[in-house]
Amino acid sequence: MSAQRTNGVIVAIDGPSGAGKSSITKLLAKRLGYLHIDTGAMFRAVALMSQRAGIACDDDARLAELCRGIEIEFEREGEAYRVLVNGEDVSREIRTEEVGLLTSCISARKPVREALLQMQRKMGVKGGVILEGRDIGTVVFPDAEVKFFLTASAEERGRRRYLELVARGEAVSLEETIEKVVCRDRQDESREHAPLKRAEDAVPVDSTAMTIDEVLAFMEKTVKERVAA
Ligand SMILES: Nc1ncnc2c1ncn2[C@@H]1O[C@H](COP(=O)(O)OP(=O)(O)OP(=O)(O)O)[C@@H](O)[C@H]1O
Ligand SMILES: Nc1ccn([C@H]2C[C@H](O)[C@@H](COP(=O)(O)O)O2)c(=O)n1
Repeated sequence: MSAQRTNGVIVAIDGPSGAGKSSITKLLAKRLGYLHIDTGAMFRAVALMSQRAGIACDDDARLAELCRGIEIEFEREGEAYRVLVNGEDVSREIRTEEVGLLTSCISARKPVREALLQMQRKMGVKGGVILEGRDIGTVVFPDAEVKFFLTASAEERGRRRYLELVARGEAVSLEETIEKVVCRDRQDESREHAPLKRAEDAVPVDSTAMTIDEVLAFMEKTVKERVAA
């Protein structure tokens, strides 16, 4: 472990939409006493601020200027966390379907990725963190001590997202939800900058037939074995 890691190791959890990254990261961070860094929420926050400012999602000059002027923070709230942008709690607004769709475009823009990359590295460099996203183990922290690539079949991820949306009272169909998951996968995997892909040294975890507790137990055991090694 490098001398910079004064708070513990860095754990990276990458994977496609609906794989269970946020759910697992929240629980694993609690068990390890680590900080949960939801990098997807950071991209969503930039998308929300760009929407408010009326910035086109391919206007790289204005997006770069926007990113220079915002501060994104995670504030613990019991077992969860709030997402603050310049002190404003945007935890709910960033989770709308509209912001999610806009984020797919915003997250493909180089100035946004470069700005958030610096923020994420600053947040995690001392260790004692679990970062979840699409490019943590490949771009943000290629030297992370433990990397996982968490996935599940598109049908299973669509089913999970469908159940989540229905529980929130949204009128969606399972078929269209699976289609949106597949569309999001394609966008994240095919973009030019920091595409979604498994790092060669990432431990693959296919949770299609695993419960959250089974995934959590496997990951906790793996992290503890790596730290003890
Ligand atoms: N192994 C699992 N078995 C059943 N349900 C699961 C499993 N893992 C996660 N879920 C459920 O699937 C839904 C999506 O999980 P989560 O939001 O953690 O995924 P994610 O990878 O963070 O997605 P995104 O990247 O789109 O934010 C949640 O309702 C969660 O409770
Ligand atoms: N490190 C990351 C994290 C997220 N993204 C993109 C992928 C999604 O299109 C969007 C929202 O992510 P989610 O909250 O659904 O995990 O942000 C990325 O490109 N890189």
